[in-house]
Amino acid sequence: MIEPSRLLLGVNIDHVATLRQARGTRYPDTVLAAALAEEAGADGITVHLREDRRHIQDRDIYLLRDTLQTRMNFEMAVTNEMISIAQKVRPAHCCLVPEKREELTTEGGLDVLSHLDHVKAATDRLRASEIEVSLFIDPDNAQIDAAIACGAPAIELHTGAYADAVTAAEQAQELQRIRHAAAYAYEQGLIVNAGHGLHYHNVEQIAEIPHLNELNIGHGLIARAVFVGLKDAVREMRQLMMEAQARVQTQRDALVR
Ligand SMILES: CC(=O)[C@@H](O)[C@H](O)COP(=O)(O)O
Ligand SMILES: NCC(=O)COP(=O)(O)O
Repeated sequence: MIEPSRLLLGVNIDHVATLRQARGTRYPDTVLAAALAEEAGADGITVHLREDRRHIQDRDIYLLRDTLQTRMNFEMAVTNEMISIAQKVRPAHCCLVPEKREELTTEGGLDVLSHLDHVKAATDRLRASEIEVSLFIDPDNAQIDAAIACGAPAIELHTGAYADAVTAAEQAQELQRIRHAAAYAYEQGLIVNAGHGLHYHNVEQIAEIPHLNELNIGHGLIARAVFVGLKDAVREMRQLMMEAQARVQTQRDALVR
């Protein structure tokens, strides 16, 4: 597996749509949000078309398909409806995620192990449309093995438990789980992404983890944009990620000397 030259940033713009849907207006516009994020250095745009359409709408997906300068990471539940939409849109990436109608946000990873045949069939259908499939899973080796059995080339490790940890000890434990899972998945040849609940005060420790390809960040970043504007919010996030990676590189160099 080729080591990525830098950690990529996927900007999740669901929360721009959340604000729009709160009033049923035409603004704020997801196309403009994506363009500004890209101009500020986003490597990709993530959108989650939830089954209940609480934020991103079908129209957003088609407009973004025609306007993105980078690439779309289309997050979706493992349903026939979503697979059909993905086959029409043909985004660069599809990330299969679990979904519950009543949840506030995605509460955990997809249980690939318990639904192997179902997830594999969806993965096969999407891959046949030349879409790179990623599975949004908890940092757990059994789930990683199941993702491999599905033929998914990529995973996204759910960082929500790390982000929600209350004590420093809990957070350190969750960080260790993610670190171990990332190393294991990378050794197995997977592309390893991570995300959920990341913000300006917890991203650096995640960005220091070796072998990660991309972080997908939405809520924390869009919340910051309310105060500093979307472009600065993206730049600040990129800067934190780059500094974290540079620190790790300096430590590695010092060990070699
Ligand atoms: C799958 C995932 O982690 C993101 O898409 C996140 O879920 C977006 O925010 P909502 O959970 O509010 O849809
Ligand atoms: N897959 C995670 C994602 O896209 C962003 O999640 P969040 O930062 O909005 O929690």
